[in-house]
Amino acid sequence: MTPAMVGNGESVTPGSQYQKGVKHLMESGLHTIPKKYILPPSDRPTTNSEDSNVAKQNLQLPIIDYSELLGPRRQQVLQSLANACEGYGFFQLVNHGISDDVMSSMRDVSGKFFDLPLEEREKYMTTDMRAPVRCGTSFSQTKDSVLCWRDFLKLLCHPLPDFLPHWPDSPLDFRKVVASYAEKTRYLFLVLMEAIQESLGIIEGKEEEVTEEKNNILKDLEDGSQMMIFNLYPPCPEPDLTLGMPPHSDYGFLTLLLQDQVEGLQVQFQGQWLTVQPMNNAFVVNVGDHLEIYSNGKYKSVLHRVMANAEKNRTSVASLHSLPFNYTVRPSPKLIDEANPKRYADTNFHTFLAYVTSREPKRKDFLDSRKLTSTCLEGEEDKQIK
Ligand SMILES: O=C(O)CCC(=O)C(=O)O
Ligand SMILES: [Fe+2]
Repeated sequence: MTPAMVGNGESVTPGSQYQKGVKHLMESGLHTIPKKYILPPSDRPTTNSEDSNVAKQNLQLPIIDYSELLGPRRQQVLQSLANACEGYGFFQLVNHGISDDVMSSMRDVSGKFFDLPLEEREKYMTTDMRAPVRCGTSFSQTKDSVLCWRDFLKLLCHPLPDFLPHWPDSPLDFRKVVASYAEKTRYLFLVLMEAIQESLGIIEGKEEEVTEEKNNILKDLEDGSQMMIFNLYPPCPEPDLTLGMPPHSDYGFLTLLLQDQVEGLQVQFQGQWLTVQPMNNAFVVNVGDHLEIYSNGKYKSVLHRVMANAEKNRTSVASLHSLPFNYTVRPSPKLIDEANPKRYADTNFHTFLAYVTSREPKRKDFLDSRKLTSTCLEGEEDKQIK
C-alpha cells in the first residue's frame, strides 16, 4: 500500500475543499461528481479492457484452509499456497480461527467510526506519514492529480502499547475491538509467513532443526510493523467516471483484508480486471511488494483496485505487515544462485518514502524501481534509487 504523503502537492493540500473527504462531500447533496474526481477515459473502470463486460467478471481466488495448514495435509496446503502466491498473488483464507463475532465487531466499529461527525474525525486528519493515526481521503492525498472516491483511517499497531493511547477513543469500544483484532491478525500473519517460507524452501518443516534463517527472519517479523487501514467508499453518483482506489500494489509482506458483502475489489489476472467475490468472514490475503522482493520475484505483488458503486456504502479493513520500518528488505540469500541472480535492490522505508514523496505514485512503479536488470551490479544499486 502506498500511504498518503507529506509534501506540497496540489491535490488535497490543507485548506482544499476536498480535504474533508468524500463522505463529507456527499453529505452536501451531490448528484454529479466534481471534475477533480473524473478519470481520463483510458483510466476509467469500464473502458480498461476491450470488452467492457470483462470488468464485471468474477474471479474465484484460490482458497487456503488455515486449519488444514496446521494438520496432516500441511504439505498439500503448502503447495496450494505456493501456487496461489505465484499464479494470483492473492488467496482467500478460511477456517482461520478468528471468530465471526470478532470479525463482525470489527466491521461494526469501522462503520461507526466513519459515522462520527466530521469534527470528531477531523482531529486525526494529517498528511504526516509517520503519524500513528491518520485520517484522510483519496489514495496519495497530496499527490493525486485525480482524486479517488475513498476516505480512510490508518493506525499503527505494533508495538501496541506505543500506539494504543493515540488511537481514537470513540466509538466507545473502538480501542478494545481493534486491539484484539490487531493481535489476532498479527498472529495469523506470523503463522502464514512461516508457511510461506517453508513453501519457498527457505526453511524446513516444523520437526526439523531450526535453521539460522528461520531464527532471523521470523524474529524480525515478530518485531515488525503493522498498519491497519480502514477504508470507506461512500455511494458515488457517477461510479463509471472514477475509482474507489486506483491500481496499486501493497507495501509490506502480506495484507490481510476484511471486506463487507459489497463487491468492489478487483484484481488484475491475466491482463484483465476481475472482481473478487466477497466470502463471508474469510480474509482476502495478498502478497505485498516486500514478499515479492524477499522471494526474489517468485511470489507476485499483484495490481488491484477498487470500483466505486452508486447504491451502497462499502467498507474494508486492511492489515499490512512487514519488517520494522528501519530494517532492510532484500531477496533471501537462499533463493539466489548462479541460475537465479538477485533481481531486486535492497530497500527500506526510507527508500520508499523518498520515492513516493517525489512523485505521484502509479501502479507498481515503486516495486519496478527496485528491479535490477541482469547487467546491473550490486555496487550500482544506489543509482537506481535516486
Ligand atoms: O477495499 C479493498 O477491498 C481493498 C483495499 C486495498 O487495496 C488497500 O487498502 O490497500
Ligand atoms: Fe491494496
